[in-house]
Formats: sequence, structure tokens, C-alpha cells
Amino acid sequence: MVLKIKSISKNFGGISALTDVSFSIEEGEIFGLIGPNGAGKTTMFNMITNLFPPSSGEITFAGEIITGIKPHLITEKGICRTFQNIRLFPQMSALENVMVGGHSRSKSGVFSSVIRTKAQRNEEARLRGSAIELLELVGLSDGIGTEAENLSYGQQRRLEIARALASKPKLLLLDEPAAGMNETETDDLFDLIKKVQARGITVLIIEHDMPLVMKLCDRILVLNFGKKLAEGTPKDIQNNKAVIEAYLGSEEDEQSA
Ligand SMILES: Nc1ncnc2c1ncn2[C@@H]1O[C@H](COP(=O)(O)OP(=O)(O)OP(=O)(O)O)[C@@H](O)[C@H]1O
Repeated sequence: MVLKIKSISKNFGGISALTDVSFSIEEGEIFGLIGPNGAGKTTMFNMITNLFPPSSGEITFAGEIITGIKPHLITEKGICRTFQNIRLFPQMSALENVMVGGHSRSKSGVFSSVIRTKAQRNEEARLRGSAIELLELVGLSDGIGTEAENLSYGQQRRLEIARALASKPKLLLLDEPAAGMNETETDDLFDLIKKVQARGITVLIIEHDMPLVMKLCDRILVLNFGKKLAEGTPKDIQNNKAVIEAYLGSEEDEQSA
């Protein structure tokens, strides 16, 4: 087991964003986190990366309790995420964006950043080489020197994944990676996430694109109003009455809004 979420609750003032949610993810799985808008999915990512601490509960990663430890230490331990809204450095090239992601793993300290030692030059060459390899993996070999803002939307999303991979995660958290993508871009994303899994990286994905979730994920957890509604294989989830009702309910709400 790579990640264990035990009885996590999170309150924001009077709002219970998560109530007593527990689940575990096995090493090498692609695990889906789904649920209607406001169900608590992003809050769960924020708990795992400790952007905010949970109100109660415990999170264990690779056998170690990580609840409450600093976000940068969580990255160092091997958890990395992308965000719902793209957070690239728009005027930096694709290559530079990925190299920045690799710096959390870089061994060179403050002193050696001032005085460029041979060791630091070697380190930079290593970061560069691994960034180029990651850009190839995500299908951006042609855009290495292009500023992030001049890449297409689908390319920017893939660049974000390359940047997250640069920190060499064991667990990659993807927050709605297919949002705003067309069908071809979504197909490319499917292939990319499968390639990430083939590298031995565990993936936890929040996604609203149900056909993608159903063909991509090994197991799925459904949240509704901050509570666990169901957990199982894509087939279990598709046939679960409570899940179908939760989704139909949210569609009706949207239509009447
Ligand atoms: N920082 C915050 N402060 C106050 N309330 C918050 C905060 N973050 C989330 N919430 C509330 O917690 C609940 C869960 O929100 P969350 O963003 O986790 O849902 P979600 O499932 O990711 O939704 P979506 O699919 O729309 O992104 C919502 O009621 C939201 O308004």
C-alpha cells in the first residue's frame, strides 16, 4: 500500500468539506477520485499535500505518517501534484518549466548557486537531460524552446505533468487533467497517464470526464457532500445505484439553476 487515508475530516468554518473519509491506494494503481461539484475532491488533494492540515484523521505515505509535515517535505518524500488551473511560468520555455520542477530534487545548496562549481554545472546538465527526456515522454519534443504561453492548451496540460514528474514522484496527483481538452487531446492524455503508470508511478486522479475515468482507472472512490459514497472497480461504480442517483441529482440541480 502506498497511500493510506484514515478517517480524514476537514471543516472550513461551518462547512464540512470532508467527513470521516478513509481509503487506500496500492502501489502502481491508477486510482480515480470522482464526485459532483463541491464533493470535496480538491480538498482531499489539499490534505494529502498539506496545503491545509486536516481537522482530524491521519495520512500515511509509504509506511510513514505525513499528516502535518511541510508541503516541500511531502514533495521530497515523493508526492507531486498538478492543479485544476494551469500554473506554469508562462514566459519561460517548456524546458525551463520542467527544469524548475527538477530543482526540488537538486542537491546544490545556496552557496553553490552563487559560485558555479563544476559539481553544479554537472547537476544542471543532469537536470537538463532528464527534462528533455520527460518532454519526449509527454510528446513535447518539438516544443522544447517554446514559451509555455505559446503552447496549445493540451500541450500546456502535458507540460504540467512533465514538470510534476521532474521531481521524481512515487505518487502523482492529477487534478482534472482533461478539463477543457478536445477528444484527440484526451486520447493523448490517456496514453500519457498509462505511460506514467508503466514507469511504476502510482496515480491519483480527479476527473469529470467519465468515459476517460472508466477506461483509465483500476479503482475509483466516489465522494458526495464530503462523504464516501462508493468505492470499487469502474464496473462496480457504473452499476452503483447511489452513485447514479448522486450524479443524476447534480445534473437536475444544474438544469434548474
Ligand atoms: N479554502 C476553503 N475555504 C472555505 N471553504 C472551502 C475551501 N476549500 C473548499 N471549500 C469548500 O469545501 C467544499 C468542497 O470543495 P472542493 O473544492 O474540495 O470540491 P470539489 O469536489 O473539488 O469540487 P469541483 O469538482 O467543483 O472542483 C465546498 O463546499 C467548498 O466551497
